[in-house]
Amino acid sequence: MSDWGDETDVAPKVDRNVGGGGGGGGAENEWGNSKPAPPVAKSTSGWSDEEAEPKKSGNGDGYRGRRDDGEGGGGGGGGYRGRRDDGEGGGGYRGRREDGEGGGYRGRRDDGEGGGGGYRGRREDGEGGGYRGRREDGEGGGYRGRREDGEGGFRERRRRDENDMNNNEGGDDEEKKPREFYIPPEPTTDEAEMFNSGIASGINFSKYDNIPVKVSGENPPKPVKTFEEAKLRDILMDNIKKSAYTVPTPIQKVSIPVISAGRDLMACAQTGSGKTAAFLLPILNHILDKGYELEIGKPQAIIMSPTRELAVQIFNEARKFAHNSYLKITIVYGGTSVKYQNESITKGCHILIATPGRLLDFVERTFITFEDTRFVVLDEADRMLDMGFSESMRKIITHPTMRKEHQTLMFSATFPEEIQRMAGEFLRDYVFVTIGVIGGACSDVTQTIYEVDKFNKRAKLMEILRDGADGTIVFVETKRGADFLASFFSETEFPTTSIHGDRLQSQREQALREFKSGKMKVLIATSVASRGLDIKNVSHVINYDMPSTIDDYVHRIGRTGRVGNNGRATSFFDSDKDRALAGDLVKILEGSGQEVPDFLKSIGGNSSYHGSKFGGVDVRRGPTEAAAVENEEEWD
Ligand SMILES: Nc1ncnc2c1ncn2[C@@H]1O[C@H](COP(=O)(O)OP(=O)(O)OP(=O)(O)O)[C@@H](O)[C@H]1O
Repeated sequence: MSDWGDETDVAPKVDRNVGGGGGGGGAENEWGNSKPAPPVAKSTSGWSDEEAEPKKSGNGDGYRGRRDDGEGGGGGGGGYRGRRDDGEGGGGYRGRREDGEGGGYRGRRDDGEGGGGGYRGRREDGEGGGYRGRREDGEGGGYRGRREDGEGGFRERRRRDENDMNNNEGGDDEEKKPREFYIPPEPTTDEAEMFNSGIASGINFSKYDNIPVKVSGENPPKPVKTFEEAKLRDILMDNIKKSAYTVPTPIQKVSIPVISAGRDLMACAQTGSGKTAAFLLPILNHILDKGYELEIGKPQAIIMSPTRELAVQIFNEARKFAHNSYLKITIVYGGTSVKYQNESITKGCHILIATPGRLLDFVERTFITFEDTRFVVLDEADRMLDMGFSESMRKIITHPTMRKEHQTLMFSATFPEEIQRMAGEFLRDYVFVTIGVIGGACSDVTQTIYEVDKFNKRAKLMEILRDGADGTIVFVETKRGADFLASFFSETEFPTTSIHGDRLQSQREQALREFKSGKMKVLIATSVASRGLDIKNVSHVINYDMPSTIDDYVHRIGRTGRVGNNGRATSFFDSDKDRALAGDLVKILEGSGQEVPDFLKSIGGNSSYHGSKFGGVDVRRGPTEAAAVENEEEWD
């Protein structure tokens, strides 16, 4: 599962920006088979210059022309791009031939044989948007072109999807997916861009004051009312002002003094209510205050997130608040070049943002240790502690190198009681805070539920998009479903892109960029995008497929209606399939002042759903309610 394997790096140097083609392909290992260099400071520039070939910046989504079938490709191995716009050979995009025969993306030739290039190449461009080339018309023939292995295309792919689902370990999951040596774009140094990343607070911002706040635990520090009262350092106050934050949100009012007082914290507050700054500001303040010496490979704060894109977002937020200070912030996350990330780590960092799988890779290689770690943050903590990630979390939090005196901070909008209980094992004398109802939906989102069966969903979606498509996220259940729908809508008047776990990291990030910029009006997403993402122009969230848990529903619709803005969510409820969710959905709708449709009321009473519960108890006091946490489609 690691990028660090011991294969020999046989990848021949090819001009990756010119052609696909070629034989068996490069090995995946970026390190070669020798042990990587120990963590010493190097003068390489961490973000940009590691690989020889230039990075092409993209202007499209990356789907068009994608030759997944290996046709048109010269040579055996294929190579990533497949998309040979120049017509010179080149293999299929992925082909995903792991056996090295034919057009595979990875071309993983462990034997070192095989002709040319193999993928790689960090192609972010995808020149041209849309999914052309992969027709999914649903009317015979389905999914032409998506021959990923030359053996049966769609059906084979479907088997793999199911397999992925069943075997979901929740880790970075890189082994099952196509890989690339992706080097992300450098983070911006432009102040205006940096401070313009957040969503401006909306007309309902002042209503935050009316939300009930519950704080429990021994002697919890008193909340602050203003940022000034929090006695943050000037540099942070400047950056808070530049971010146009005037008053702290309720979760910030409580968390900043709790964290500053050295306490552990379990915090639950609704989506889009400023949890990121609630942990970042006091951590940055503490580290600046104390001025601890920086040691390479020994971060002073570790912040973990379940998805790569969320990690990147937190990284950017941390950079924003630390702007003009000496603090070094670094990120490590799956789907990107390990070698490159190692180079940034070897320069040392005060704060490290990470996805768990990649962090563990570095920890197991002893490139990162926790001797100096004073803060361990689990963002989306309930997700981080459920089945897929709990083992990784345990390894990290209880790692033998972990500094004894550290604070553990957990944040989420949802926190099922059984997860709270597990979380409690990692916390000491913690303060428990809830803003509103645990797991409640944000009441600034107007929720509409339609009863739609699977045969009518696409027409209904089309009808809705025709009324206004700008800034719409459409959630579907599976990666395959996301591909289908993106393929279909790309051929309509709605510029559409997609994000899901089978896409290359470069494509995922490009999809987000293009959606954020408005170039793509519609983003088709799996649950990988349901948590944490803070995107300005999301006006409408559509659950084309209902999620399997009510908590996921709450996170998904929380991509809109953030920080006091109004938002809209529409869900297609298929009574054949989604019955189990009805009871909790009714509760969520009622709890957030929404209309409950009659059809749902009639089903709701009979719900047998026993997923995560929402309520407002600190489990140290409340009753025990064990409930199974459902496995989800994919995470990193
Ligand atoms: N005090 C504040 N004043 C104005 N805007 C704020 C304030 N705090 C945070 N924001 C903005 O609110 C938006 C949402 O914040 P954030 O992403 O931290 O929410 P969250 O609670 O973590 O949401 P989620 O549960 O979806 O992860 C961001 O754009 C952030 O810049």
